[in-house]
Amino acid sequence: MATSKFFKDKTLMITGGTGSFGSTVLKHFLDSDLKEIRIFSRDEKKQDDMRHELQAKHPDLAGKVKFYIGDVRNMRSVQDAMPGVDYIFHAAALKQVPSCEFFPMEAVRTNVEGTDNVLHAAIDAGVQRIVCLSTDKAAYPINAMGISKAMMEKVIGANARVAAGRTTICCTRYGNVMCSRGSVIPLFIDQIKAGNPLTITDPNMTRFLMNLDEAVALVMFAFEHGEPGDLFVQKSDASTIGDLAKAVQKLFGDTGTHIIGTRHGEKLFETLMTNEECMRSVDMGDYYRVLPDGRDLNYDKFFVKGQVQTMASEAYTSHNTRRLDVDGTVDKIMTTDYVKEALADWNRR
Ligand SMILES: O=c1ccn([C@@H]2O[C@H](COP(=O)(O)OP(=O)(O)O[C@H]3O[C@H](CO)[C@@H](O)[C@H](O)[C@H]3O)[C@@H](O)[C@H]2O)c(=O)[nH]1
Repeated sequence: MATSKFFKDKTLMITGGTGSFGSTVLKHFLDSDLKEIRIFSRDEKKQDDMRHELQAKHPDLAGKVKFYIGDVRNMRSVQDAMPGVDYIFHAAALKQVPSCEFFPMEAVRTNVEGTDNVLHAAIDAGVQRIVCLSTDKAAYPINAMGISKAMMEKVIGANARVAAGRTTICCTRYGNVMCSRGSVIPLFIDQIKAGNPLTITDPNMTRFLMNLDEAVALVMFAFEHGEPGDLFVQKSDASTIGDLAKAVQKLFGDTGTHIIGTRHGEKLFETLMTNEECMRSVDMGDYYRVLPDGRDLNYDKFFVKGQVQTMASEAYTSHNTRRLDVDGTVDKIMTTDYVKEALADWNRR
């Protein structure tokens, strides 16, 4: 049983709780000594599916999970879900790069305004700790999804400052979570199963690779160690998309490849910590903690005191982190239940 010293008899709310992250949190913490896990999300069908699965698999614990329909864009629905909540993992987001690129204001409404709603309602309701989920695409952002998440991080920083001492608000930044909904590994597997070539954008593109268990572990690390305004990242390995495709082919078979070119808003590589953040980071073993910029608006005094710092020479990116080769990538993707189950299924055919 996974647990935390903070959990006993507490209520944890997960916004966007029916997604892959929420399901993994349940996998780890359903049998912890949390009193209640509250799932807040928009889609009644996904909630109903989750409810039925819980009742079938864990009839004795299913009652601990409560479902709230609502939308982070709608303050009233967020406020209605708050009474009695001690902790929040804020995962609700629009996260697909291409769709946010075409509908940027939708990303603003959910990722920026929605986060501000959650934080204000939580502070008003006396919630003790909140961990928000962000993405590497928020660092030096170039696409609407990343820009909205960068603004979300600013909103988190501002609320964290205001609420310090009452509500502890911090943030985590993820790399690519392998096999999350709509991501490339399930797509590659489906393409091979259909006998089609893999559609590769650019074989030299790199991405940080994390599995869902690591994503939950990062949030738990932030939950247990976070001070107001902290940002946590996990030290992560990366692979090129070319090697990722070869790794999937090594497991499922080779149906060839087809280069389709970079999609809207994509970067060649991702950044988990900018140069500026590297300057403010503390090495915590498997993680880095980026401290908030603690200065106020009165800049003069910092210069007078001589605390002017130069930039770090490098950011922490998927191009300069440890690079997995094809076999290393095979091992990495085999840490996901999705690939293990898809492979077992494929080998039974
Ligand atoms: O047909 C395809 C689709 C994707 N890719 C590449 O595969 C990589 C991963 O793509 P994908 O799984 O779609 O993830 P990203 O576009 O990198 O973004 C994902 O990963 C982010 C974390 O960085 C999350 O925040 C986003 O929600 C999620 O969409 C990228 O280099 C793509 O160019 C291909 O080569 N062929």
